[in-house]
Amino acid sequence: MNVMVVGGAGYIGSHAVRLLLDAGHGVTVYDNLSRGHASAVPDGMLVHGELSDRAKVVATLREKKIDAVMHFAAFALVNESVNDPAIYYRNNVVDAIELLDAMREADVKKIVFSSTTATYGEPDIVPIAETTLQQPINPYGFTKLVFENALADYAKAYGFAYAALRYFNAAGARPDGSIGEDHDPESHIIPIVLQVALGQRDKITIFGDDYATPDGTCVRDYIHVDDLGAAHLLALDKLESGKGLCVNLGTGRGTSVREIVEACREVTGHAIPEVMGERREGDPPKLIADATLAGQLLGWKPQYMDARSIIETAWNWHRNHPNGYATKAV
Ligand SMILES: NC(=O)c1ccc[n+]([C@@H]2O[C@H](COP(=O)([O-])OP(=O)(O)OC[C@H]3O[C@@H](n4cnc5c(N)ncnc54)[C@H](O)[C@@H]3O)[C@@H](O)[C@H]2O)c1
Ligand SMILES: O=c1ccn([C@@H]2O[C@H](COP(=O)(O)OP(=O)(O)O[C@H]3O[C@H](CO)[C@H](O)[C@H](O)[C@H]3O)[C@@H](O)[C@H]2O)c(=O)[nH]1
Repeated sequence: MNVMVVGGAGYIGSHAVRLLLDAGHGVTVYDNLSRGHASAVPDGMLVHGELSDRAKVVATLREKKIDAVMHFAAFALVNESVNDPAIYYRNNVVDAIELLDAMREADVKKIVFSSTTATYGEPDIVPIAETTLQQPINPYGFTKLVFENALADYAKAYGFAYAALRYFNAAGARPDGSIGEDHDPESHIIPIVLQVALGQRDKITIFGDDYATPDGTCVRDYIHVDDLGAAHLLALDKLESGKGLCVNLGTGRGTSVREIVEACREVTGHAIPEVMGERREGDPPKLIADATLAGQLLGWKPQYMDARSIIETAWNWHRNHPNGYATKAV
């Protein structure tokens, strides 16, 4: 297939691009580089454009004879969404709907969308299955849920075929170390802890150890970025006109913040000083996926089942690219 990867210069999208190429698909990356990196995109594949530029999206879909779209482009920082919801509703909803309408215009109706655990909010029952009520607790989660709803309506009314893949905590890097995570500012725990190991930060602050979890720190389900990419490829093959496929993507295993810090010490051989801080507002104590449905519907099985093996791939990227895409491999 010819696939347009919207947001393919970003962290997760750039990994999906490599897997699409490995599988023999044609790839066009469409990205405005607001939060991505041109050097994360293979030569000659980047179209620099805005989601909101309908004419450019339509022209790209037609020129490149696109069969399906993978939509990764969004703002994805919970805190930022609380402080400035306007840019979230604009980018993740209003501009993203422009993408759907450009697809209608160009008669491309297959789409795989990056959704998130944040659409569930703070569910009482963990592991979280897809039957859990989606009740987001922040604007970021709401914008993602609105777009899921739009996809369901576009499927019914216009014959779109879609998958909404609800990622848990994306982590790790392509094992060959060629691409990885480079966000500015960085808010995710694993790259932050690895920056301590690199000497770029003096310590890691753990956001609270008084949660009702085994060691008091928050528990998350870390899923390797290539396992996410693999699910996208499987979903491409299962898209059916008029229908939606909504599944969780996680390992089904929880890892606490303390366990992440300890695993980073083991992987890097660095001491990694830690201090205990206040709880971060809006952090649910425990988020673990029930990803049974993704196994059943997609035949998906994550390859990286423990945080340590995920961290090893992240460390391979960070130690060779201490300043992310700003530095060449050493
Ligand atoms: N990182 C996670 O743990 C996580 C978890 C769940 C869901 N997600 C979702 O996965 C997707 C990718 O996340 P990521 O961590 O790779 O983010 P990222 O910021 O690294 O990548 C997003 C890319 O989209 C591009 N983009 C944003 N707005 C655009 C616009 N209006 N027009 C064109 N391009 C635009 C950015 O330049 C960037 O390259 C997002 O939709 C996010 O909500 C991420
Ligand atoms: O310096 C830090 C950074 C994070 N944490 C803790 O580490 C855990 C993981 O935090 P991340 O910021 O790495 O990830 P989140 O679970 O907050 O967020 C992830 O899951 C969300 C859904 O819940 C969204 O999808 C979001 O995009 C995605 O990054 C949390 O308990 C957080 O409190 C720390 O203790 N110290």
